[in-house]
Amino acid sequence: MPLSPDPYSALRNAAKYVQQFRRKTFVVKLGGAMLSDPRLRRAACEQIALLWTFSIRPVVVHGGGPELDTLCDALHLPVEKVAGRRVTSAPVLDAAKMVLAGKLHTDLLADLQAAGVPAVGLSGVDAGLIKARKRPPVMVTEAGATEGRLVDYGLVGDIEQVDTRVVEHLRSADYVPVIAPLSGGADGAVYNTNADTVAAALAVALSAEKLFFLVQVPGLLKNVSDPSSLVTLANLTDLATMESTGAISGGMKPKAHAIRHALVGGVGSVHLVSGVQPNALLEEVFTNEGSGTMVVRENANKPAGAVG
Ligand SMILES: Nc1ncnc2c1ncn2[C@@H]1O[C@H](COP(=O)(O)OP(=O)(O)O)[C@@H](O)[C@H]1O
Ligand SMILES: CC(=O)N[C@@H](CCC(=O)OP(=O)(O)O)C(=O)O
Repeated sequence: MPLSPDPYSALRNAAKYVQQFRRKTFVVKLGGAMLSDPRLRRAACEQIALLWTFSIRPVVVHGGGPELDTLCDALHLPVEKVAGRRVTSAPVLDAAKMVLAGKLHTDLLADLQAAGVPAVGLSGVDAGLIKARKRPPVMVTEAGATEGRLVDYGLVGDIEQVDTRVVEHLRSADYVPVIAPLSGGADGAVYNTNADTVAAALAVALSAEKLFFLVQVPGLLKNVSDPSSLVTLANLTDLATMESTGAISGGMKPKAHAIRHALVGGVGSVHLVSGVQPNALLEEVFTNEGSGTMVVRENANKPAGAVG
């Protein structure tokens, strides 16, 4: 009699990962593009709830770029991004506070609560969580340009220090911190800091096991206009090659910096996962095949440079 496939093999396999990741910290960054869609936002919250149920300790960081673009348009404020980061004037910073620590933040918290996650919202300003200083004007060479130009990003903060005490307090009382990407400077200044950068800095400061980026695309793509060109596993050399050949552009640029910062800072692995495909985060965590891209510092069983 032929053996029927074991109906419990997927469960057994997932149980292996559940055991491996118990009590481990996962920083999950939710991209602004997927957060604008309430259906996708809820699906992400439900996946985070499941991680929580399995005793994984999530810390959520959210973006909100597209919603901020919409508010800026409505207020007739310019939307200018250079190398994936927003040029932030004083009125644009006010709009950023309204979206990132206001509407979008609150809606996300409500969805997490509805999914059963005891979420508490903070921005990087709370309890001095993210301390930053104003980014000085920097030379940026944009795609297609032969020469760099000096860019003054305005009220954008470069992170100087992360004080995780408030996050640890919340976690020790079993709350899940949800962090908006604003940072605090000296003398009461508030800065706009890219959410990918905040997520990586937090992942390092919390010695996270994994850092996830939920994005609109299936993961890191060899060719951004071809969703089937998914890179399933990459190391830092692969990432550097993709950056230098121009395969990484726009919003993926700050992510590439963030991935490098996290891995060099000791985070075990960084994952780029679809926020559009249902259950992509769970598939990445609990299956051998995963669903998106896993980036590691270096990998033993794959020669550096072999993107695949
Ligand atoms: N090599 C690449 N692989 C995947 N996406 C890329 C790549 N290069 C550029 N991108 C773009 O980067 C976007 C992700 O950055 P961004 O829009 O800032 O994400 P989010 O704000 O949702 O975190 C993708 O949707 C894609 O358009
Ligand atoms: C300085 C800077 O670029 N700040 C970002 C903060 C929000 C963000 O990062 O949102 P996403 O993750 O959706 O891109 C911005 O103003 O858009």
